[in-house]
Amino acid sequence: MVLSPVIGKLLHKRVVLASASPRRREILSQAGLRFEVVPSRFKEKLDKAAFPTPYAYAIETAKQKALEVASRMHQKDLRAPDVVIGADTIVTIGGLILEKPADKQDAYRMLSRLNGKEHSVFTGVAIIHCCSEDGQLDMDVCEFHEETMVKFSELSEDLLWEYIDSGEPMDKAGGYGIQALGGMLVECVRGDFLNVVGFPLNHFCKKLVELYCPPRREDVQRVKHESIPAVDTFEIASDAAQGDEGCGPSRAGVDGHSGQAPAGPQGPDTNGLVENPPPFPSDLLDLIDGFKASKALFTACKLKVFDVLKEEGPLKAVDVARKINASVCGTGRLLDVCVALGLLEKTDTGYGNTRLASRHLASEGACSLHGFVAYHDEHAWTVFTDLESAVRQGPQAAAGRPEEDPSQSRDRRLRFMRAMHGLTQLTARQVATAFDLSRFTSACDLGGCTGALARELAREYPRLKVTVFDLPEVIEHVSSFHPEGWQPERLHFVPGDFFKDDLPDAQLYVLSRILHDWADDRVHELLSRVSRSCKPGPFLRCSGEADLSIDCPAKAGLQLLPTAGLVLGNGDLSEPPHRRRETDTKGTQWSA
Ligand SMILES: Cc1cn([C@H]2C[C@H](O)[C@@H](COP(=O)(O)OP(=O)(O)OP(=O)(O)O)O2)c(=O)[nH]c1=O
Repeated sequence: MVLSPVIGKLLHKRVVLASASPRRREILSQAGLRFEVVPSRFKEKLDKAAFPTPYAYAIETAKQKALEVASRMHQKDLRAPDVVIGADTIVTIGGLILEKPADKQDAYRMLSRLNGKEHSVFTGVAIIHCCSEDGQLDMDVCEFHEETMVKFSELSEDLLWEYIDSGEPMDKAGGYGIQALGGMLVECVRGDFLNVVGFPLNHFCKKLVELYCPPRREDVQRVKHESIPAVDTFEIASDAAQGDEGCGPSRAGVDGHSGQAPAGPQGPDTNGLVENPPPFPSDLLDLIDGFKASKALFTACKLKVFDVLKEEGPLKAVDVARKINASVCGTGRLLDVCVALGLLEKTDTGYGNTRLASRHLASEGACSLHGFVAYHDEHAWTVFTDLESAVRQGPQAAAGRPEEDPSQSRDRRLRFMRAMHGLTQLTARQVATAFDLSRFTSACDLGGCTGALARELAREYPRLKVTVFDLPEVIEHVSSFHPEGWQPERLHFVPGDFFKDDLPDAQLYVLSRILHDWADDRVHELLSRVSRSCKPGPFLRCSGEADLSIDCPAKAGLQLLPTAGLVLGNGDLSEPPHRRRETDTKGTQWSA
């Protein structure tokens, strides 16, 4: 979830966290921010005595960390990220600044100072907006700090040393980690807990609001007076921020907002009061832009970016470009988009797959959705491009399309089979175990394609014999989806057309991702055929042909749960209570 419109403001920007701190990374990712991590090489050796306050020191260190990353990235790529975030956390007690301990003795000195007392934890944060033009880098810095008070209990020497020996203090300011073992040392906290852990998320979000959604001037209530100029009755947050630590007016250009209020559609009413503005439509903007994210993912899959990085990553953009035979500049941009989408990670050594990408977007592997992505790219994308004419002309228009070249339809079928195989491999276990089917001994998966679901059903239910019934031109290719010599027990394939040929006998029929493809009269026809063929199950409830209403709830259920299967049997399907189950007038059970 993204806390739109706050964190959402950064979604379409290239954001870099200039920090090696795993805590900062976790806090910001959990808030829904998408960013790259480029640890800063700035040496934290500023002269503390030169700063009027401890937090001024923390802010300056945070700023220098972020500036170092921004200018390094600019020099390297001639292109800086849009936003760089730096932070620095310090602990202060009695005017002394404590950073990370140099060794165990140092940690002991720090913890002894904090023992039984209250101290302050400051985190300084710098948000740098970068703009590269004609090789020049312009940077606009916004900085702030947050203070949290932490009180330690009275701790024994033994406990302190035990804690130090755990190794936890070494990479943490003040020599403790409140979020882990160090939490045992702490009696109470006043202020933002996450600030102690390394990043004041709440204050950060407020800063984003100031930067990206400053209240418009006309939204601020005004009092009119005959003789004196209009006066703002409330301080405008963005104006107030200018006096705040360093959020200077130059930031006003960020994201196309000028510091001046844009002229609103409605002027003040006659009393000088103005209606509230409509909420900023960030979800809508995300919807408008959504296709770009899909297409970037499709393109990276098609170019086998995730395969290359799975085998050889991390790699620099130039090496990926060579391997996928594409331009360096184009590849670099595609890789950065994939980073922003959470599909790749970028570090000093180059780009690498996230676990999600290696598992689902590389072309090989039991959980690969590569075929499913390719199908969407090559087929669904085109179909959706024609959505307007489909809506205007209705489904008949699609039926009237010219026959395609048979070799193309073969390729298309294979693509479709790959897509379904990938998706079903991923979902088969959940579908197979959604209902307790252990009482059945025979099942038929209609349109069961490569048998991925049937295989899981046979594996799950040792008494069940499963028949996969699908078109001959589909069955012909099944072997290419399974290891050579694959001969699963209790599973066999029967070629046929479920609208024309006799259906194999079974107590249970499975229709997974089938019904949504057909018009209501065809669905009626198919379900009637199923009902006629269905053998009595172990808990027979009905006899004769069910009244197969076209608007059966099962069909609606399928549309709601597109990855689920429809199981139809003349028996009692006992299933978990949260599953949909509807019974028609004659007792046939419909479950989706
Ligand atoms: C007090 C305290 C600090 N810390 C951590 C937060 C910071 O990571 C670290 C303070 O060191 P910092 O110098 O602020 O950060 P860092 O060196 O970890 O990362 P970088 O300089 O690359 O940004 O101490 C905790 O994790 N828990 C705590 O309770």
